[in-house]
Amino acid sequence: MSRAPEPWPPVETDLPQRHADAPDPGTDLPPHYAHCFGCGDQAEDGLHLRATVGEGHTILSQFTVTEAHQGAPGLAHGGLLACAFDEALGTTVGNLLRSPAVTAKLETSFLRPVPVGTTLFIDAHLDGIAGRKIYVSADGRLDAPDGPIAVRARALFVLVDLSHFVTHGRKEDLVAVAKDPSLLSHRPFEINP
Ligand SMILES: CCCCC/C=C\C/C=C\C/C=C\C/C=C\CCCC(=O)SCCNC(=O)CCNC(=O)[C@H](O)C(C)(C)COP(=O)(O)OP(=O)(O)OC[C@H]1O[C@@H](n2cnc3c(N)ncnc32)[C@H](O)[C@@H]1OP(=O)(O)O
Repeated sequence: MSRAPEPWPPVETDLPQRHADAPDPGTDLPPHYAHCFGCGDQAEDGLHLRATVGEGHTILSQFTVTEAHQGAPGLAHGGLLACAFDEALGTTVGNLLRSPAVTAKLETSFLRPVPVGTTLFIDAHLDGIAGRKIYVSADGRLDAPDGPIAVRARALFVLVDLSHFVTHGRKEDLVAVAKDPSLLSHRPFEINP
């Protein structure tokens, strides 16, 4: 694997308009799903990522690495950091385009260790769209919005119909959401399991 950066986005893309209903810059976003490992307030050992809409095509997220997130003693697990970027990038796609999408491919570069207690500041950017394919990337900085970059990520998300979630989601969780719609911050569909 080479360290030389490959072109990004890898195909010709357009820069999409922010959706007319996209939240305004400065808006603090609620968890999109209460049990989401990335952002949910009911996911006990989750990452509890918090995100704020930035200017243009950006969303700024942050999370603090806890003891529950270790890989080596006192250091964040790399796969868990990748999860944080998946969340930050997915939030960027979902909120700026207001369309359901899933991660198809996620690439992470780990540039510096991330100790327990660190707050990562993740600056995510919507880079382009080609049909159903959305390209996003992010830098994660240590302890300040202008701190040293510890992790970089880029990802392909693919736009899907809402039926993707109803078809593939576990029934008892869909039933729980139907009973308590407040578990989702957006209520895009009626679930009648
Ligand atoms: C009012 C409405 C409101 C809606 C919502 C609004 C707001 C939401 C707000 C906030 C949301 C907030 C937060 C979200 C936070 C976190 C997000 C976490 C996201 C995840 O954690 S999500 C779980 C992991 N994720 C999966 O569980 C996906 C499993 N997977 C599949 O479900 C299929 O695999 C799928 C659907 C990806 C594609 O399947 P498919 O059949 O639909 O389409 P197809 O295969 O044709 O791919 C189409 C084009 O993508 C290219 N392509 C596909 N995969 C590729 C790859 N890996 N590498 C390179 N290119 C790839 C193809 O090559 C083709 O390209 P081309 O068109 O050029 O040929």
